[in-house]
Amino acid sequence: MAALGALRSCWAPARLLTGSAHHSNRLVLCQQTSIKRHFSNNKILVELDEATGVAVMKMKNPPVNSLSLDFLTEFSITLEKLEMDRGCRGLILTSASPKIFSAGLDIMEMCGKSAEHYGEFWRAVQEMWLKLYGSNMVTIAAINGSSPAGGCLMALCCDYRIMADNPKYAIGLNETQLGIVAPFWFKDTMSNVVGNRVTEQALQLGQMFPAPEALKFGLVDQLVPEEKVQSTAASVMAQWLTVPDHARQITKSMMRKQTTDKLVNNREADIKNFVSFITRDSIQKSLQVYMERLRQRKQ
Ligand SMILES: CC/C=C\C/C=C\CCCC/C=C/C(=O)SCCNC(=O)CCNC(=O)[C@H](O)C(C)(C)COP(=O)(O)OP(=O)(O)OC[C@H]1O[C@@H](n2cnc3c(N)ncnc32)[C@H](O)[C@@H]1OP(=O)(O)O
Repeated sequence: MAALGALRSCWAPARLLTGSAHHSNRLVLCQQTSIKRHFSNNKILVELDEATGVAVMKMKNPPVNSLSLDFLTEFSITLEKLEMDRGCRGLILTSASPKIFSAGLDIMEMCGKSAEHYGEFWRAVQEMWLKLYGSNMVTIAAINGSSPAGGCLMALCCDYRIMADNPKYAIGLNETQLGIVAPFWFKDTMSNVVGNRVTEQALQLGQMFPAPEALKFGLVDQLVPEEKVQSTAASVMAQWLTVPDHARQITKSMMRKQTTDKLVNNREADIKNFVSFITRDSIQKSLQVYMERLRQRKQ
């Protein structure tokens, strides 16, 4: 899928070469009046800078940016729009409200609902992952807060991760702490970043890594002061965008295709598996207990 996309998107370097006069005119214009396009809805704010070809996507689903069915649907639609946009080469993913990048999947979507709902929800989770992990754009996670489970997955899907240097913020796949299990494609995504040994231990323990630990284990690439997360993401992006798109995209696809194909070829079975797992009484009970613990912690 990504390979086809990569070939389809080989236009970028050619456009830069053949259209250089036009491009540099446009750059001059942009230096004077930076042209920014907005694609916002009520859950996601996007600002696409036409001069740089970089979109900043801010998740805005208070209070904790949980990944509800509605949010995931909006997310995938927005990502698809940017993917199809020839003017967009890079994506910076971040949170509109610092302190929480994303609390992961919305637990309420997995509690007390019908099997049909669980199926629809899980398909939306798969879709988000396929689109983000398989993106042809350069993707950078600007992690400006805590990022458990599905939030960590989103960050791991990106090509590069910059996290706010604050030990109060933690990131990790903590599913076992909820009495649930990270599916094989969550596991593969993490393993592709930090390796099998770290993943095996972290997943069994449902470990959340405070920012300094996350850097030590390679879960994130860089820690910077909180106020510099966005600007660092922009400068790292500028470096990545110096590489010709077609070469980088084909390389990315070559590295990720085996992982994405595993889900693409097993999507229905994976949904069935999720539905049969999540509808078990024991799992429903675990999730309820976990939500209760969260509420009590707050009190
Ligand atoms: C064999 C296997 C086969 C198939 C696999 C099958 C199934 C399993 C796969 C499932 C994969 C799951 C992935 C996930 O992402 S699960 C979600 C995990 N997320 C968490 O554990 C995060 C929990 N939250 C927190 O730790 C904190 O809330 C957080 C994010 C650090 C913020 O802390 P704080 O600022 O103090 O805010 P509060 O805790 O007070 O929370 C505010 C408010 O939000 C509610 N909330 C928090 N997180 C979630 C969430 N993920 N979903 C829904 N709601 C959430 C919280 O309860 C509070 O609500 P209230 O009404 O009390 O205000």
